[in-house]
Amino acid sequence: MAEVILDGVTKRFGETRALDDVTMTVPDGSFVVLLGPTGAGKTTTLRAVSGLDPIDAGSIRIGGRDMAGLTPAQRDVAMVFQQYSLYPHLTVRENLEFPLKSPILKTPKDAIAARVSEIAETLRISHKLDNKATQLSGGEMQRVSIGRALVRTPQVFLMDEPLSSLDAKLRADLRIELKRIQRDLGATLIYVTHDQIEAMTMATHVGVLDHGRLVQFAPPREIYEDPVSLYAAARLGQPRINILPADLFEGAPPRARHIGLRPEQIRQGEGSDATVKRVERLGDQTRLHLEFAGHPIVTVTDPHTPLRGGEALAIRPERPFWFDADGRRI
Ligand SMILES: Nc1ncnc2c1ncn2[C@@H]1O[C@H](COP(=O)(O)OP(=O)(O)OP(=O)(O)O)[C@@H](O)[C@H]1O
Repeated sequence: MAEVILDGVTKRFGETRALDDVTMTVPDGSFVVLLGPTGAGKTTTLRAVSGLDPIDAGSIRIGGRDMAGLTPAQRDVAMVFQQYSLYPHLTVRENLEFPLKSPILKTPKDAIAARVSEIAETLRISHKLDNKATQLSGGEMQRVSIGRALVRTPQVFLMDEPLSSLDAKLRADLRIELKRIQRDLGATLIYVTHDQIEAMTMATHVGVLDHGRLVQFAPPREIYEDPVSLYAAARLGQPRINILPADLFEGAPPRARHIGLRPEQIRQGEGSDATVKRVERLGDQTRLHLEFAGHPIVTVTDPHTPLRGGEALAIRPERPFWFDADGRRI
């Protein structure tokens, strides 16, 4: 597996700068998750690294080699996209064998069979190995697509929301499996998702993209606990970070325009009164919807809380984030 280095990568589509001077080092063996709202440049980053789209400026190196002008095959990357791309006339087994049967690889037959059955087991599609790809459900097809990437050991895996079409249970299981496979292989993986849980649990590093610019690149915990901006802070955390005018509370530093409060930054039972609007029991989390000086605040509380709508609850910020008028962290 290999390190991937993007240096000043820019990609334009007409007037749009899909990637704007992106510099990022993806360490060998890391699991990098790209986060950002739709249009931020996540897919464009994967396509640029894969060689599917040429870049307009900058350079991309994989394993120390400049990738300029090289095709996806020459770059030795394996890709999984949101839309499964299987050979419909082949069986699941043949689809999984296909990447290993490349004449360049010269993989022995029994090694291919062993690898295919191992991957099929992991992705729980062993019972479908002799089915045609067209006879599968959407979730099964997606698992085969992931399997087709995983049978190989490329320099880098590139995955674009590979679990998004799966149901919640399978997604939770495969999240753990994918992470395990990545760790066992020591694979370098660049992964796009909108799912925060995937980002928090699988990533060694998160890259936050905003209109084609990389605004923060750090371990997920660091982005959560030490975000550089309001935008980066809002990418992680459920419920979302509360952003309120800075002057609602005491202690705002001079240039502060906004205060950012995650649930653990809101001390309950001290400070000034908020009104409980609603107690929302989600099973694994109990959320409190509050109103404070006319502003809504969402936080979490004890599942056995006696609080009810209409009651008062004192709250006080505890080590909050402060942001200036441009959304930069102070
Ligand atoms: N082939 C294309 N032609 C024109 N514009 C494009 C093309 N591909 C991407 N773009 C534009 O580049 C920007 C970045 O798109 P990209 O698909 O990388 O975003 P994304 O972060 O992956 O979004 P999503 O979460 O919706 O997949 C967007 O403004 C998009 O409209």
